[in-house]
Amino acid sequence: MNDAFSDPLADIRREIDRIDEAMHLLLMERGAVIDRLVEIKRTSETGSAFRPAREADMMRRLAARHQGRLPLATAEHLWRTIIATFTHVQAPFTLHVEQGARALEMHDLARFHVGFDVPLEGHGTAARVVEAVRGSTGDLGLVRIDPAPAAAWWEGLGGDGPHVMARLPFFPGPQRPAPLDAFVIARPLGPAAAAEVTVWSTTDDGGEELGNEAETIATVTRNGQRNRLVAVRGDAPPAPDARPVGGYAAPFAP
Ligand SMILES: O=C(O)C(=O)C[C@]1(C(=O)O)C=C[C@@H](O)C=C1
Repeated sequence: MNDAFSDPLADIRREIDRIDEAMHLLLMERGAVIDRLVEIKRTSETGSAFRPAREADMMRRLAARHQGRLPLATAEHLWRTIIATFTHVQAPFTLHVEQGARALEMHDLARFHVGFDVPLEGHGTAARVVEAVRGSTGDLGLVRIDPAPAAAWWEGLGGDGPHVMARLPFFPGPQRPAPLDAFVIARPLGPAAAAEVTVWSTTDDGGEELGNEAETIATVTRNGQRNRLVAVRGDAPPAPDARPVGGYAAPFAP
């Protein structure tokens, strides 16, 4: 029973205000911790604060503890925004986004993952995204996974150039927002890169069989030459001539 002085709605709103204030204070405290992290990490040496293996670990723990009314995708989007913003705070970067056939959805995917503090630059083809990342110090690229693209854009990956660093979505699901399949690419990040799944470029005349474990991500055939982008669990090449072009954390499976 409520007495004349108690208003249940006002009580609940006071509770919401208390929670909002605590969250805001914690986010500001997180910012102060990032200031300390900058000194330890010396991001300027690699040009990028992006740490894909660490992010995968954080997102897995987020999903494992998640419950209740808030959709997991909303929690993911909030944390992606926080993490991308603090990545940008440490070392400013641009996200180069492939905006060919599915430009609007790619824009959604980019904003879902980096929020609005990270500037975006659109490019008509995946190859241009690769070139923009190659020419930068610490920029990232977002390329849609198209199984039959117009060109083998991944030929520009590998060696000292950009590599695949992450695969999206990290939480696949039937009704998730921004559902397009895409790769995040970046210049080499050393041990900060995730490599549970490795990505390879392989060329043949059309007859070569890959092992059962290999996932063919994209194929382009020109003048009798087939060029495939292939992913495998672990680090064994899927074919003798395969060229390594990156790796990523395996998408979350509950
Ligand atoms: O852990 C780090 O190295 C950070 O830079 C911190 C942080 C974060 O905000 O939590 C930011 C960027 C990285 O991609 C991973 C995590």
